[in-house]
Amino acid sequence: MRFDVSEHRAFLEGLVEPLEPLECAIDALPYGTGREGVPPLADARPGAVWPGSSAPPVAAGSAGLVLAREVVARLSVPPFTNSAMDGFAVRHADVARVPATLPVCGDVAAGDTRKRTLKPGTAVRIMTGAAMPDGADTVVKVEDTDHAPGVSEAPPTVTIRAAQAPAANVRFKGEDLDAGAPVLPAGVVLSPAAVSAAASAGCGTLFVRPRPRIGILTTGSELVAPGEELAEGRIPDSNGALLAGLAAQAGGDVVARWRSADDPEALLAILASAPEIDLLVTAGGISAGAYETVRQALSGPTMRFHHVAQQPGGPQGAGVALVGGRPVPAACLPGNPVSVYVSFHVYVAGMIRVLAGRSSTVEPTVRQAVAGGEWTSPRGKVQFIPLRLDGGRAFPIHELGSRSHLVASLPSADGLGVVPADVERVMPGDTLGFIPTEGSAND
Ligand SMILES: Nc1nc2c(c(=O)[nH]1)N[C@H]1C(S)=C(S)[C@@H](COP(=O)(O)OP(=O)(O)OC[C@H]3O[C@@H](n4cnc5c(N)ncnc54)[C@H](O)[C@@H]3O)O[C@H]1N2
Ligand code: MOO
Repeated sequence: MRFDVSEHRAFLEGLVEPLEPLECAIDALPYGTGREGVPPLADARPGAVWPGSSAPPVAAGSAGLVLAREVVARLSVPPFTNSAMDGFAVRHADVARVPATLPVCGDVAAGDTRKRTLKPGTAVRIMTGAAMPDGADTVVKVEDTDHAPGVSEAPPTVTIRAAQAPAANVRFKGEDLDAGAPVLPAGVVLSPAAVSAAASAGCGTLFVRPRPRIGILTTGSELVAPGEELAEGRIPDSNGALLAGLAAQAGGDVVARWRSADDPEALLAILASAPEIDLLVTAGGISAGAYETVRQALSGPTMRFHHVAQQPGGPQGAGVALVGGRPVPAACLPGNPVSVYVSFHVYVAGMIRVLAGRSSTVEPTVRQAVAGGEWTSPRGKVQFIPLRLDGGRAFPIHELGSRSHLVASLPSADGLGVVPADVERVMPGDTLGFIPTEGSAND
């Protein structure tokens, strides 16, 4: 029995839902790879103990995570009224006429928590970010005085040379945000700026949807590791690298990669000892051959393998597989590399976004493109053809058109053209659906 693309997608959609939120610490880890000292994400689950702190660090990989609970300001921003300049805190009334010379009765640095009070007719030396003394209402920057900028002792007196506006160079408590005000709504995708806003508003932790943990399994006795010597009949495993990169780009965390020969028992042994994952993606071993390893190993009431009316990527499998003894949503893609590329963008990227809380459906983003070339499409199947954009028009990346083994041409694709099942020939000027294949993690 043959399914259409939307039926297959609806089945996949039924397999996934947003992951349970996790409380993460906003700590001092750098953004980026997070290689230093960051334990494997397998530990970052509800109830897990993160070494050395009560909550796992969020900063290392928080960009792109979805906030699961609204953030409300616990502190005002700024949290206290402070100076915007290095200079002298004064009463404006005392410097209304310039030049004005005042005795300097104190020195306050950023971080100084002692309570200061300014006596009328005096000045307190003050640094950027230091709390305003009670009684002071204006800051005169050091350049507007007779005192030299730079590291030095506070002078006994200061002469203010330039006229000052009332409240000049003062940053008032709460002028950015009041305590109790909303900072970030639930559902927002965390940017570095969003995390820093939450930190400045007094939050130490955030509730986020964790990055989905993905296991990738490529199958085929013909496969060898990239770069390995090839005997005739063997090929490099390019799907493993392709899927790992695409999964990471779509916001997943690839925690396991396996390559299995065409041996269902070996495949089941690999899955039996797998770490905890949220999604299994396999490639190959599902169509009509004599050695369909994935289908043989995983077939059962919770999985289905069928043909979808699409090209490439016709054979598809989906369901729930036992991985490490746990039921895990599984997308089993056909082995041809362009079919993997297509199936990932049409189905798997959406599953990852649903798990991560970024989307409520597995549908890909479909824009429009205008064909620049002419090509054929199979009757009765939706064609997903890798296209490159040139001068506002879309062209097949290879003169052979939509052929599922043309992996070496894939880097020039900007997206997938979507040709409806009832269209057999695309002509220059035709408008068609277009699924962007770059930056799909960010849409
Ligand atoms: N008699 C039929 N034969 C085939 C049909 C069919 O309907 N009837 N469908 C064809 C289509 S369409 C596809 S797609 C493939 C899907 O088959 P499988 O999913 O079982 O994939 P494999 O046979 O394992 O591999 C297909 C192809 O891709 C190469 N491959 C596999 N894995 C990798 C990898 N990790 N890296 C690079 N290349 C890989 C493999 O060597 C094969 O050339 O079936 C058609 N046949
Ligand atoms: O459906 Mo297969 O994926 O055309 O090559």
